Amino acid sequence: MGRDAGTSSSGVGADFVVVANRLPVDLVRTADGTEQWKASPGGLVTALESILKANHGAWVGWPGVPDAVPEPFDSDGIRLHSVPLSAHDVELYYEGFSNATLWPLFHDVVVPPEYHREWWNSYRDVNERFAEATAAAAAHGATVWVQDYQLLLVPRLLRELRPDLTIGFFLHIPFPPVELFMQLPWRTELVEGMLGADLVGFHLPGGADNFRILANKLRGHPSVRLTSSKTKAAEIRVDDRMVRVGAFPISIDSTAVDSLARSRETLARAARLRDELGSPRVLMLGVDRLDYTKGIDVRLRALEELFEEGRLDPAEVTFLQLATPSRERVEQYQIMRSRIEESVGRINGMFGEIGQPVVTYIHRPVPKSELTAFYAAADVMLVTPVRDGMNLVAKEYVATCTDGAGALVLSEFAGAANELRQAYLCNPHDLEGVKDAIMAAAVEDLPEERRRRMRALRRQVLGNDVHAWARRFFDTLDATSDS
Ligand SMILES: O=P(O)(O)OC[C@H]1O[C@H](O[C@H]2O[C@H](CO)[C@@H](O)[C@H](O)[C@H]2O)[C@H](O)[C@@H](O)[C@@H]1O
Ligand SMILES: Cc1cn([C@@H]2O[C@H](COP(=O)(O)OP(=O)(O)O)[C@@H](O)[C@H]2O)c(=O)[nH]c1=O
Repeated sequence: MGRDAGTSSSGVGADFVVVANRLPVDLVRTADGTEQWKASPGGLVTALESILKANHGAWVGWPGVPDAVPEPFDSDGIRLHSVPLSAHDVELYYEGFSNATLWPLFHDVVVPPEYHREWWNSYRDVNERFAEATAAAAAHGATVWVQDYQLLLVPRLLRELRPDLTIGFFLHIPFPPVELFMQLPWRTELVEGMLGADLVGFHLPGGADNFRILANKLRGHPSVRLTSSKTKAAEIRVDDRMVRVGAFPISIDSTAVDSLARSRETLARAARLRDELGSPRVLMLGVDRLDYTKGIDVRLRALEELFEEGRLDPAEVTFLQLATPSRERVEQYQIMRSRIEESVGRINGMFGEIGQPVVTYIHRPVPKSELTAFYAAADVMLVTPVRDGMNLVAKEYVATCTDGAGALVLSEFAGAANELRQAYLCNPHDLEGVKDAIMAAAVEDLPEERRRRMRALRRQVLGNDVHAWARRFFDTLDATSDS
């Protein structure tokens, strides 16, 4: 990629800067008052961290707790610049506008989005501060890559402050259909904000199309499709500039996951884990942030009915659900957590034995090395979101199935389903369909059929890694800014 750039040759600022709501590490304050840095949650950090480590760039983001103001520091070859947020900012900008307005709206209004002017004012104010911090961190002529829905206004604000920069923007969550986006009272400002970039990237072509239509509908910007382009890109004319839009499905560091999965430690930990879980004939696994979009409730309902109907035998099947705490002060997350924990209790009460629950539920983050052992131990991975931008967990599971065994049950509403066509695909709104997919993956299909599917999935995931994703994005960005 040729963006080797912790600091520029002039020593003032970096030549390559990622801007995201969170830094790749969160500051954690322990009860005894000490502070330590821990890996931040979510797939954005998983993906971007491996790109920045390979390119020595700088990262601008929030340190994860209110009112912390750490000085810039280096972590794993990345220069980290903090944007401090007060408790009030966190409540209005992060929990409010980002995660109770935009998040549900962009995920097909799975829960009703809330529209509050004071949340919007805070969002605008925090986006201004991110733009200023980025302008200060970037060298003259640098490339800046702005990430995700929390920072939709930053591309335009940054262009106003620093017209010398090349600016890319990538949205990690779905971009909604036009009629849903039109609900937003601040729809025009948000589209204009994104159009400040030279290149606007989405996971799927549908998102890029929705955005193009909105740019025309709201601001009268015409666009043309670039039919020759692999990314199905289009160009939008914005005054005297061309903004390119396209689909760039994100991926994982497949080779790194594959080799970690093959290590002796991982294989030994996976074997121990199966023992600890009572050596079930079939171990099913779910790995998610505890988010209402992830369909954890869907898979629990499906399993409960399969046990009730006697199609699955609780003496032979165990389900392990890892659920990282997420956005815990947002009301809809609290509602979802209570429902899930209630149904775990109900299923175990009904079908578990003493010392042998059918569902094991872990509500804390699990480190990557341990997580890889969990993937390696699982016979069937359940990924059933009602809507998801990509879902890197699905790809990580596939990369971990180094022996070609294992089966992936995957919702059609995860971005990953666009590429992982040989998974056991299901519609999470059709419970009978989810149950049938689980039965086929876990019990009914012959091992050879599962292996055939897994071979095709592994070809896809190992052949399209996160480095190829970033290369495609930057090749397109370079072509855009040269034209
Ligand atoms: O920072 P949080 O509020 O704790 O949330 C964690 C991240 O969640 C979302 O991840 C998305 O990005 C993944 C990688 O592209 C994608 O696979 C997944 O489908 C998305 O949900 C969010 O978009 C990130 O901004 C958050 O950091
Ligand atoms: C539960 C859990 C997850 N991880 C890692 O988090 C990301 C999740 O990425 P994905 O795209 O699937 O979804 P979101 O971004 O959260 O919406 C993935 O890389 C997991 O390995 C983790 O490290 N530890 C955990 O406990």
